[in-house]
Amino acid sequence: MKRVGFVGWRGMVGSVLMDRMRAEGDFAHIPEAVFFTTSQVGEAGPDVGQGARPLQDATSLDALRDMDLILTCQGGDYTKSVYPVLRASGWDGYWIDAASALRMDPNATVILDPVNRALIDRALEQGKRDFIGGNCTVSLMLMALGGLFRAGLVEWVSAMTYQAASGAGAKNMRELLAQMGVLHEVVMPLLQDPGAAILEIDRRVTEVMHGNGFPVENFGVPLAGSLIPWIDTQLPNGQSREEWKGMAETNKILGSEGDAIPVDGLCVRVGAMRCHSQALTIKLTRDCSIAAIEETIAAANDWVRVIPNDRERTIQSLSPAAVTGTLLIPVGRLRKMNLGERYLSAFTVGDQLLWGAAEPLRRMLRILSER
Ligand SMILES: NC(=O)C1=CN([C@@H]2O[C@H](COP(=O)(O)OP(=O)(O)OC[C@H]3O[C@@H](n4cnc5c(N)ncnc54)[C@H](OP(=O)(O)O)[C@@H]3O)[C@@H](O)[C@H]2O)C=CC1
Ligand SMILES: N[C@@H](CC(=O)OP(=O)(O)O)C(=O)O
Repeated sequence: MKRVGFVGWRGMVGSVLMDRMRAEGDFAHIPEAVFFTTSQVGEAGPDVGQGARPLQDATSLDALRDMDLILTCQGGDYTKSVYPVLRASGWDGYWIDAASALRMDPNATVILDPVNRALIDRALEQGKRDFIGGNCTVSLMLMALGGLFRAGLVEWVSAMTYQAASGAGAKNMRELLAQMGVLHEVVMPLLQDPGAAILEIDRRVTEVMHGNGFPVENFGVPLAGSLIPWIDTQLPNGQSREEWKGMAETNKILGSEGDAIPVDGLCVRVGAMRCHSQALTIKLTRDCSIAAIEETIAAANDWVRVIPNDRERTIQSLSPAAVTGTLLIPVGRLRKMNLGERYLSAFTVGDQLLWGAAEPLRRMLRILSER
């Protein structure tokens, strides 16, 4: 594998990927890294140790066809417009993609190697060429609970999510902060007066949140001081597409044979910046002690951390504020529920730009560059 083309490398997911690749010395394993753009053709590309060369046109089939591997974080519209034509032209390089567009294609492998390395290796042996990153919520859930799935302990899972603004994009992260700023500004004088009535503060906050000037261009409604119980598009069965991905992608990543493991829940956007959290109800296939469950979860990969079900440890370690910017996947609130001995509760948090987006792609590229 000589030439690797990067598309979408300067976006939010792409920038996280570039940072991680630099930190892990990945570019040393790539003989020639070529950077593409849809809007800055000819401008200087990044220097990753091979000199800064002009950016190539990401819509030029001739330029793309020169690549042995293309890694894209540009988004689904780009994938849909370029990938089919490129393949139809006979290009048979590797395609690694962050977007959801190709995930359910029978020829595509959804990549999360700490969980499904065997499936990835099998796909490579079969000559498969398309390796697609999973949905952030699904990947983070599987990084957390992979041990239980592998041990055959999961009969079904219900995931209630608390998803960060970053999942909706960079503009949405900015809008969340702008909303927070407006809310703070309107009550700042009252906050400085310890005697000010809290109900008056609340009244002003509510008034500005409902007012015409409140910045909601991207979310459509307030997120700061509120939440949005719908993520992605609406499906005819009443699920959101984000909720649909839970079962479809979990089973594809696990390579489930026979009956799929049911996964369902409600996906909710909250005012966190870049960490998704999930409250999980898991029906176990058999009764199992909490100690054995903790051991199984903790042994699954190098990044998962079991947080004891203790108040102080939980609030210190099991939150977006504690996890942001790290690869750690804490799992806590592990206990048997009143529902019965086979019903387990769990709570997990993960950085959706790292394990939820960039890291599985980076690791797939490394797997391929070391072959
Ligand atoms: N956000 C997320 O959490 C996740 C996203 N994904 C996938 O990744 C795709 C890309 O997401 P994301 O990284 O959030 O998208 P961004 O909007 O941050 O970046 C996408 C592209 O926008 C162009 N762009 C235009 N203006 C700017 C600017 N000022 N700064 C940086 N880039 C700019 C760049 O392309 P160019 O250089 O060609 O102009 C860039 O590659 C998504 O569509 C989705 O398919 C997957 C998992 C999670
Ligand atoms: N839908 C996710 C982010 C995302 O990009 O998901 P996907 O890769 O499945 O389109 C969220 O909003 O939090």
